[in-house]
Amino acid sequence: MSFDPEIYFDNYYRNVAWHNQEGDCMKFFQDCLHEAFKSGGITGKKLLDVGTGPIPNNVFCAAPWFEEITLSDFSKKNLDFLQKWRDGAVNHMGPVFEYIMRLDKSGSFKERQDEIRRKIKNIVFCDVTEPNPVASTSVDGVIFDAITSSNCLEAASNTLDGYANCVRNIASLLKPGGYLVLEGSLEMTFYRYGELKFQSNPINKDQLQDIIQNEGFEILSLQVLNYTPRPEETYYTDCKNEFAMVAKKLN
Ligand SMILES: C[S@@+](CC[C@H](N)C(=O)[O-])C[C@H]1O[C@@H](n2cnc3c(N)ncnc32)[C@H](O)[C@@H]1O
Repeated sequence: MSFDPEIYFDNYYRNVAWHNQEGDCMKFFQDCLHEAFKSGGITGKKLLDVGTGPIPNNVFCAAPWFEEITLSDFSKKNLDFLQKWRDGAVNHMGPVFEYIMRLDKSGSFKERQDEIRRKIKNIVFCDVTEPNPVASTSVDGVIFDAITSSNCLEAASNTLDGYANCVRNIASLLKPGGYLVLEGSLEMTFYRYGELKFQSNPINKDQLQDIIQNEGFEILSLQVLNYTPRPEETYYTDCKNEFAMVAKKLN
């Protein structure tokens, strides 16, 4: 089913008043990203975000620590939307980004947005189900110092083997000793935005840990938010828990 960047952006990022509130999944994701990157321990030259969607939210906290950023997605519409954002034709002001900047306490939203636009060197097609997810793009053969990804692998796979396959595929783009900062939903079978409904792989915490370790990572931190969707959200998701993980590729 085709992804609609504008509706996704509105539903999850632009017009959602509760996203900064205690217990909300978006606040949890941003708090964990801030925590992961604030010390500068996760740093390097090249950063890849996998399954970016229409929003480069994952790289807001990471950007100061990397020289070059690559965004990637399966959907051409999302890639086009990201390109428009990089070119300044779309602006991502909204409660989520105001919140991130309040957490970071360094510089203004505009300065950070300009920094990210400057550092983005590539916006490329990516298919995490394939052994080389970025084959035939400008970053084919590039090995990254760190990879971020949120809410993508459970959207891209149906089974545990499928999820493991996705982890293996993106791990092949990461240098030994490099960091994977992975966020997503647990035990969720679907999510919706607008009228569009998408399947989701209902992986649980233990299964996730097993897969990440079996695929050659050491898990440095794994935080889980027990999440009960608000009554007005149950149409949109049956998610039970959200997770945020930092893992290090062993070799
Ligand atoms: C729920 S959205 C998440 C977007 C964004 N990362 C976020 O957290 O808001 C899932 C994203 O995964 C992308 N996706 C789905 N299947 C994929 C695949 N096989 N390879 C790469 N990206 C994929 C979709 O196009 C979509 O942008």
